[in-house]
Amino acid sequence: MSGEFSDFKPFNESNPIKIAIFGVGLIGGSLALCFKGKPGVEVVGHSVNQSSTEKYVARGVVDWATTSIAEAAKDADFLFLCVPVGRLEEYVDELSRLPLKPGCIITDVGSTKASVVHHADKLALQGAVFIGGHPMAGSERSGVEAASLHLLENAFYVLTPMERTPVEYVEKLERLLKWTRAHVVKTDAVQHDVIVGAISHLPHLIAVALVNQIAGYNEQNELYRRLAAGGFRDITRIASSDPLIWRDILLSNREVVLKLVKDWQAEMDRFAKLLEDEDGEGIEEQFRLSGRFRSQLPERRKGMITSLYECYVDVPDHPGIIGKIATELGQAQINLSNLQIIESREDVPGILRLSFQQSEDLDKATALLKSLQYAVHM
Ligand SMILES: NC(=O)c1ccc[n+]([C@@H]2O[C@H](COP(=O)([O-])OP(=O)(O)OC[C@H]3O[C@@H](n4cnc5c(N)ncnc54)[C@H](O)[C@@H]3O)[C@@H](O)[C@H]2O)c1
Ligand SMILES: O=C(O)C(=O)C[C@]1(C(=O)O)C=C[C@@H](O)C=C1
Repeated sequence: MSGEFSDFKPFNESNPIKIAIFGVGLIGGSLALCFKGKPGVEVVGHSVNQSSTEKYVARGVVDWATTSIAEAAKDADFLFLCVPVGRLEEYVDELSRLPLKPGCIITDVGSTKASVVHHADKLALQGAVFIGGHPMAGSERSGVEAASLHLLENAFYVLTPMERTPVEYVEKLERLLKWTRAHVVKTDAVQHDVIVGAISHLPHLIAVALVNQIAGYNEQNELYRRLAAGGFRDITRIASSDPLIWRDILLSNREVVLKLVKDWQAEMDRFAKLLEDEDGEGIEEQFRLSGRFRSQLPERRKGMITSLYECYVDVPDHPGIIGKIATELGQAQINLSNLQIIESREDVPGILRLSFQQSEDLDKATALLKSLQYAVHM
């Protein structure tokens, strides 16, 4: 870590802390990587599967791991629940039956907040304080393999303390989260679900419905899939997200999402009417309005527009070219996080999509590849 964060010490090193992560997947693993190796910090992972615990340790994501909730929770100062939304309440229940370290903080990373915060509030957690959390960063990928030290960097991290949550506990959690380099935003759990329903849950649902609509047409004619280009890809990346994670999110925020779906249907009806009326001015106005709002979104903030920094490179169709590009990037110490060949028409060069976790890596890669005479597009 560079600059101010390399020196950042939220806790006294003479008083070591234990952080327990339940569910070391994309988000739990990314958090674990932010904390592991910091002075005086011990990170323990929990999974229900022995083979997963072995994987967490082998990948160096946690210091040690266990299949026992009690063992992971024992003497922990911070407990992060990073399992699917549908499992969160069971974990809170289980923890409420265990002797926890007095003054410890239990938090979660679930994409919905009202249900888990309400549930935790009903329980008498033994000397522990529950604070709902939700990092607004992620990806369509899942599992510890997709975890990254940089996933949460610059993203918003929502905390939903209750009015009666002691402020010093919220501050303590905020101090710990500085290691993620995310920006903490506090709001109420119900409001969180309404807003995140609109900017995250509804878009996922629309992306999935759109892909499935086109997949239906494609059954009659393969050209749909083959011609699908930038526009379709941009709006549908999140349609590849994990089905189980999203089943739980949508069911947990069901009422909010149902209302949003109705509003969406009204938006579609408005478009249908503009088309029926051949109202060109009305169509232009819709695009003008949306462009104006979209241009106000934070630039390249993770979790808002894209979780990755990407560019597209035209590649001539000859063997070894992809390996050559990957080697050039590696030799220049540019960290490539993903590389994908995108199908193209027969008469044009292939297109390679390169993804990076850091905007600096994207900038360096673009400059390097252009200097090597590759055509690079954003
Ligand atoms: N994916 C995202 O973009 C994103 C972003 C922010 C928050 N979240 C939230 O983070 C949480 C984890 O999501 P993720 O994307 O890291 O998923 P993931 O699949 O990468 O990780 C989930 C973890 O939970 C474990 N798990 C799965 N089912 C379990 C069960 N029945 N019992 C116990 N453990 C189980 C898995 O082994 C894995 O370690 C979810 O609550 C999700 O809503 C996800
Ligand atoms: O970038 C993505 O792939 C995401 O889906 C991230 C995203 C989002 O919708 O913005 C998804 C779920 C979360 O709970 C938070 C962030």
